[in-house]
Amino acid sequence: MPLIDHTPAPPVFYSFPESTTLCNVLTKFIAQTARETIEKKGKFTLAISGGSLPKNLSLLIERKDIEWDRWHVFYVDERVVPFDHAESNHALCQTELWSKVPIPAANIHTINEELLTAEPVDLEELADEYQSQLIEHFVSKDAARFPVFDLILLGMGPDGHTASLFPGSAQLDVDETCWVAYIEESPKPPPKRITLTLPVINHAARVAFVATGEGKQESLAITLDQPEKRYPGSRVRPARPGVVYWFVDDAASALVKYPRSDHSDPQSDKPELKL
Ligand SMILES: O=C1O[C@H](COP(=O)(O)O)[C@@H](O)[C@H](O)[C@H]1O
Repeated sequence: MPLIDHTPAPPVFYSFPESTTLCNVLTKFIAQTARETIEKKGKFTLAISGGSLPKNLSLLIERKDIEWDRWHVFYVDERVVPFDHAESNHALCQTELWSKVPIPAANIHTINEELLTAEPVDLEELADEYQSQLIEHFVSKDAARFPVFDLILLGMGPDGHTASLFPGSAQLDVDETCWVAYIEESPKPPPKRITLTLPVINHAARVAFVATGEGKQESLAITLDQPEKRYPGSRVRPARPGVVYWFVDDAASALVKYPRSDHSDPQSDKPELKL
């Protein structure tokens, strides 16, 4: 029997002169990925980050070809603040996206609100409960025994963190049984967070990073050109057939030496991105 090669493929790196072009191509990439996945599996499961990302996805709202009722959404990470707090990733996504499209509320998998508002919050219980939601969604008798997201959308902070995985943090080195980790003292506020871990991220079918602006120049160059520094983003290497993409603008990529991939004509309806 031929051996299956699971060695991670090298990252596919797209840099766009303008962030508007980036958003245009990214939107087409997400819509195309969702369409093809729904054709094959009947549903599309996405993990989405917070921070600046949701604003960059606003073109999705205008598309008429998205079957929102087939989408299931989890959060890559969540800040432990109430859902009506400006720092909540769910609140950000709700305001920018979900309130504007016909996605059923039951398809948006938030962290448990009751546990979130308990005094004091038990972070371990919150993380375990989110892991149970992953088990319920992904693990069945005849399916994979690991969450395999169809797409994970990640951001990257100026300090090089992605999800709520910060450079040098213990949560980067959890074992394969830990799918959701908690953070008590995040270097970036708010301090308490939960996050999907690298074992989950590296099982995804596709991972797409989105990073824009000068503030990300240094961390992007370290992540892509100096993997020996083991920044969180360098450790996002999904096993084949998984692929990791970077969608960045030229302001963010100014210091990066890693080879850029050709991106398609952003006007085309079906960008020639390698899926
Ligand atoms: O705190 C967070 O930061 C990262 C990066 O955010 P950005 O605003 O610099 O894009 C984000 O991806 C993550 O979801 C969030 O919790």
